[in-house]
Amino acid sequence: MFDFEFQNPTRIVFGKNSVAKLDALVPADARVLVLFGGSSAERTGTLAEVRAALGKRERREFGGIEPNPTYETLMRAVELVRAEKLNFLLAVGGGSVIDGTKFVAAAAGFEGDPWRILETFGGAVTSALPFGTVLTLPATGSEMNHNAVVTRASTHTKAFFANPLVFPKFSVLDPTKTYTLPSNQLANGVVDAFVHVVEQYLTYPVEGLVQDRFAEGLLRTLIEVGPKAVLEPRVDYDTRANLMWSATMALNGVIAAGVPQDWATHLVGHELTALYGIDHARTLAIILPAMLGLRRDAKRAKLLQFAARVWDITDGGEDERIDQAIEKTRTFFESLGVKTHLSDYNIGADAIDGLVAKLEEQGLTKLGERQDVTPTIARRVYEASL
Ligand SMILES: NC(=O)c1ccc[n+]([C@@H]2O[C@H](COP(=O)([O-])OP(=O)(O)OC[C@H]3O[C@@H](n4cnc5c(N)ncnc54)[C@H](O)[C@@H]3O)[C@@H](O)[C@H]2O)c1
Repeated sequence: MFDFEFQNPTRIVFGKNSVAKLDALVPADARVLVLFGGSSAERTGTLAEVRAALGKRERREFGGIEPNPTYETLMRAVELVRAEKLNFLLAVGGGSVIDGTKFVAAAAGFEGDPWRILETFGGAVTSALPFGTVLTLPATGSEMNHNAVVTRASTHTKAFFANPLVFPKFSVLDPTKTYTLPSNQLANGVVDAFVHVVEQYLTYPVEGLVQDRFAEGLLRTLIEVGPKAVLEPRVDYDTRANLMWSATMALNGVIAAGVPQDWATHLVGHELTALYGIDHARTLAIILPAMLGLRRDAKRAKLLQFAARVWDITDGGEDERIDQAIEKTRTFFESLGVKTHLSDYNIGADAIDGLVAKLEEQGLTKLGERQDVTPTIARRVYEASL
């Protein structure tokens, strides 16, 4: 196992009616900016609950943060924070609103051009406003990590940053908040969480027995509860609670500690969102099967472990078992209604030059757990995803 330090300071407040606990979580003298996305937070009544819980605190609201939040929109929130001297942020929404709030938190006091935060992958951040979250979509883990992804609309650049200063102070996780999600968003959440685990698990063995079993437990849980959440018309609290907690645990640092990490599928997938607007999770479902198939030699030991322990595949030669595990993964995504080929989105081979150029432009030329996913390999992955 690799050496590691682990600290996650985010307080999780989990359960039914937990939004009311905001009163105890947000400082009484805070000047709060509530950030949210489109109409769903208002329509579902979550914003009304938030307003009631915040009571008489000084409060402003900033709506309209898009899925895949844009720098341009977020900078308007930064201006509002600065102009009104707001000192606490509260994100109400899914990964997009939470990521956007992290950027606003880091940019509010930033001296110089805030795009530097993304250009330095978060290294330039020296302070951040405190913030909490009310999670409405289980998927990204953003509610308990220090990562964020922001898109610059003017250049179609999807960039990420990470910094320990942007861990949420707290996150309110009420599984009943997922009841209003359409099935395609639930499916996105299952796939996103699944691929997060894979990026931290399916690399090469380092005798991280705890991390491996933890990761396999999360994958098996998602395979169990995912179809129930997405396909069954009856809404079941425990299914949603397990989905929500799996998604949080998938990317809060626990399973990443002391093991190699990949993330090539995410970065190669980001360009599909940046250039074609495909939902984040759907880009992962397209890229992952091709990525695993092409990198099977470097990942052989873990792919065989994945086949045996996650999919119960033990018969056949090595490549046969690996093929079956990749196929089972693809079928799992497709069974949730998440397509796994570029052609499903009318994207053809003529798009690949532009996708590879976008990766190169951002300096993303050495990806993966061994930094051997070069633009040439990325090109082959896109080709195998057609
Ligand atoms: N920070 C991280 O670690 C991390 C990890 C993975 C992905 N991401 C980023 O997160 C973003 C995606 O976030 P997401 O998948 O959570 O989706 P999202 O936040 O973009 O939300 C998707 C849609 O669902 C709607 N919605 C949210 N909650 C709802 C509810 N309860 N009922 C009805 N509708 C609801 C939203 O209004 C939105 O239209 C992408 O930009 C992705 O790159 C971040």
